Amino acid sequence: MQKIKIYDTTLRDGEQTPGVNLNFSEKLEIAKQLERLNVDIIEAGFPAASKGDASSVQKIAQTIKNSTVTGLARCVQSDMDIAWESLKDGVNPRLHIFLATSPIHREYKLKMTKEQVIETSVEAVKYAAAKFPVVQWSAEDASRTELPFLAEIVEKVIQAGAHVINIPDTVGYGTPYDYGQIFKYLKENVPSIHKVDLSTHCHDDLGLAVANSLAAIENGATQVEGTINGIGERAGNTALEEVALALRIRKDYYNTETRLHLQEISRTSSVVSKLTGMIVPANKAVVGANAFAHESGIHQDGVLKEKSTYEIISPELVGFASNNLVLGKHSGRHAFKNRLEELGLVVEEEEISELFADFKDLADRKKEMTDDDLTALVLEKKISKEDQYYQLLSIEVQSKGNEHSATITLSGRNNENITKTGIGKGSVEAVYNTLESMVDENVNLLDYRIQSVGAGRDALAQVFVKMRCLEMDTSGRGLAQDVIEASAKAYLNAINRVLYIKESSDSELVK
Ligand SMILES: CC(=O)SCCNC(=O)CCNC(=O)[C@H](O)C(C)(C)COP(=O)(O)OP(=O)(O)OC[C@H]1O[C@@H](n2cnc3c(N)ncnc32)[C@H](O)[C@@H]1OP(=O)(O)O
Ligand SMILES: CC(C)C(=O)C(=O)O
Ligand SMILES: [Mg+2]
Repeated sequence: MQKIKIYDTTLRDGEQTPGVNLNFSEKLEIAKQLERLNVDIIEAGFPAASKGDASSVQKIAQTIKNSTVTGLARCVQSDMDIAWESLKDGVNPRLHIFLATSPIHREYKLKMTKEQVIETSVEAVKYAAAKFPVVQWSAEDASRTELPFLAEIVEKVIQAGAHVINIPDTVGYGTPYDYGQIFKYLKENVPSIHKVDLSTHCHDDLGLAVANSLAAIENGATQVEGTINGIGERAGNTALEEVALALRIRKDYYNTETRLHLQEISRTSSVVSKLTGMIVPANKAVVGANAFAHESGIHQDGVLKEKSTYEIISPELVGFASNNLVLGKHSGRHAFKNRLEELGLVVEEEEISELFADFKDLADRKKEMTDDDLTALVLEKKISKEDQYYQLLSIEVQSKGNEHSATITLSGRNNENITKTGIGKGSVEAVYNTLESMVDENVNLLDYRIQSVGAGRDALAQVFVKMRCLEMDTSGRGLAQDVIEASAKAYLNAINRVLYIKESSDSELVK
């Protein structure tokens, strides 16, 4: 049976999603969850993009042991040097370099001839292969490239030392048939193709990313790239969980296998959604809230008689297993710790007491604590540690008709307590006006979204905001049982991130 390698680029191409801006702790948390999912390769970032990117790729490479960590670089020596510094401490350091090959990109973007694109790629692969044990080369916009030229350059970069050749459908232009034919053509026309892994990397502009990736696999790809929940630039990337399930459920057809721990899929999806703020639509395949729900009478009748009538994936296969142990305010430390372990939420011993106190506090107000609540609680606690300039101490909102006022106490940047009152046309506006006057920065709110974690009237509220502050676009996330408190926390989280980036921009992050 053909083995298919799973290459996750949630932290690189996924982070190119407009408005998604992960801090280091969030990236590390996602990387650890991808390792639990057992992906073969984690593309952790683009080290040359910024010091922060270089630093987080470096720390992820140093931490992750069971997946290979890679990073992206242009065919530019300084990009590759920075990537080497970030990746050299990882297990089997691997570099991903790319250069566009299509006529449109050659003429308008790179302003290079075919010969220059070949020469630049070959030189870059040689330079990279002298440092890295594994080098992947990508032909950006491959699906709009003349096939004979694509075959020619692929042969030359293999001879220069590339171990993996990626054929991206960068702008989501391909259709399953013609994208699949590119792989067939390369298999038949590149003499050294048997020496490398052929990789597929698709975008979803026409909603065909998963279908195209599967067509590539049918035609010889042995590595598939994508992101969790399909997040990414524009319409996003191939949703890896969908490809993985298609390969598993239709093993009879594809005759392939991956090393993924499929039962980690729902948790991975939830972690990525919570940390990026990219909400998973209810009807999303494999991980949507309705993916296993049956509404109509005839379907329900069928499922009651025999599940396989309408269910081709069992929820347990992707980790939606129901748990018999209900956690609530009467639960003890052992059950709490045990559940965290079952959920794969790795928490240091010294953090348990603090988390358990938060759990009890919340459980006092909520009837039942769901797995989603626990995941949100733990992520919130772990992630919020990185950048704590302003902290919310108390908040009180009063409303009289159309007049709303908020009185807020914060712990400030020097641990001093600040209290202020402000007004607004709605309660959230009153809170945000008050906070703006307290943090002393000009803040432009660009987006505000609210989502409930779990169901029921006592569900937790998660608020995502995007704002512009100190000439930077930033995002923030807040979790609380009360929507006003969650809104205030999201605002402060965004402000704290900007201050963190600003204050660390002068310091040398990669040593
Ligand atoms: C399809 C993809 O997803 S590709 C990855 C996209 N991701 C990103 O771009 C995120 C990270 N990027 C960045 O932080 C920045 O773009 C940087 C640091 C890499 C470069 O920044 P800048 O030096 O300011 O250049 P800028 O981004 O404006 O332009 C890109 C330059 O790289 C060139 N370039 C583009 N791709 C490549 C490549 N693969 N190899 C070599 N040069 C390239 C462009 O032609 C342009 O060159 P020019 O300045 O001579 O016209
Ligand atoms: C860098 C490459 C692989 C890419 O993301 C694309 O072409 O979509
Ligand atoms: Mg891409």
